[in-house]
Amino acid sequence: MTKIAPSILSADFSRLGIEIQDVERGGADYIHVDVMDGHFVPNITIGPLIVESIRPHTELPLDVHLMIENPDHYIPAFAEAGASFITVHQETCPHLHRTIQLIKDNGAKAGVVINPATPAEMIRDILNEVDLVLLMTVNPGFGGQTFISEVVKKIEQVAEWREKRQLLFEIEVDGGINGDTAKLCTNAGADVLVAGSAVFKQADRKQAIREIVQAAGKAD
Ligand SMILES: O=C(CO)[C@H](O)[C@H](O)COP(=O)(O)O
Repeated sequence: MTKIAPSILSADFSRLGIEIQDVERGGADYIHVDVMDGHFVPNITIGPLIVESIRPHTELPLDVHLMIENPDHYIPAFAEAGASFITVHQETCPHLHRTIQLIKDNGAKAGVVINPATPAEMIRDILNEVDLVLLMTVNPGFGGQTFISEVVKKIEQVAEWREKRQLLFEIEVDGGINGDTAKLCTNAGADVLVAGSAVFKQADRKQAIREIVQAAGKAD
């Protein structure tokens, strides 16, 4: 079954708790939290304090995507704040196995993510260790960008490795996901769709989530 992870980057930050409860009622599976540092990506967003303050407002897993340099410095604080998944960029981790182990040691599920231009081979040797693989379908930093369709081949490649090696990690995609692009991703093997504008910029979030799941074609 396809999962939906609305990205709060496109929510109204003045009422985050209410926004999160709205998408939880609307059928969201995870709450996706975009952490940006103004160095790895050209935008600054959320720190552990915000994660801690939204944690009591939902039962859903908090799926925390670290778009930051030196993620090892901040992993304990995000785990302590209540992150369920912590996902780090291969591009920011020279000692990736150590960073993935640090996430697990802090009690969170571990994810790895690559940018659209990074080849899937860069994460092939870490796949045994992770709970989640996030394939960016835009260059990270902002909501509302256009889906980069070349990434679909990469979803297929990672899904093929997962099947051959009988691994259990989820494949998540993020960026430009809507009714048109969702099916391309799920057909290629994606399980979790991150959607920011396509959910939070719509008046009826429940309807928006339903439309994406139906378009993805794997409602059950
Ligand atoms: O990681 C992100 C940006 O770096 C966001 O999660 C992503 O862009 C979601 O926004 P949209 O669905 O509007 O493209």
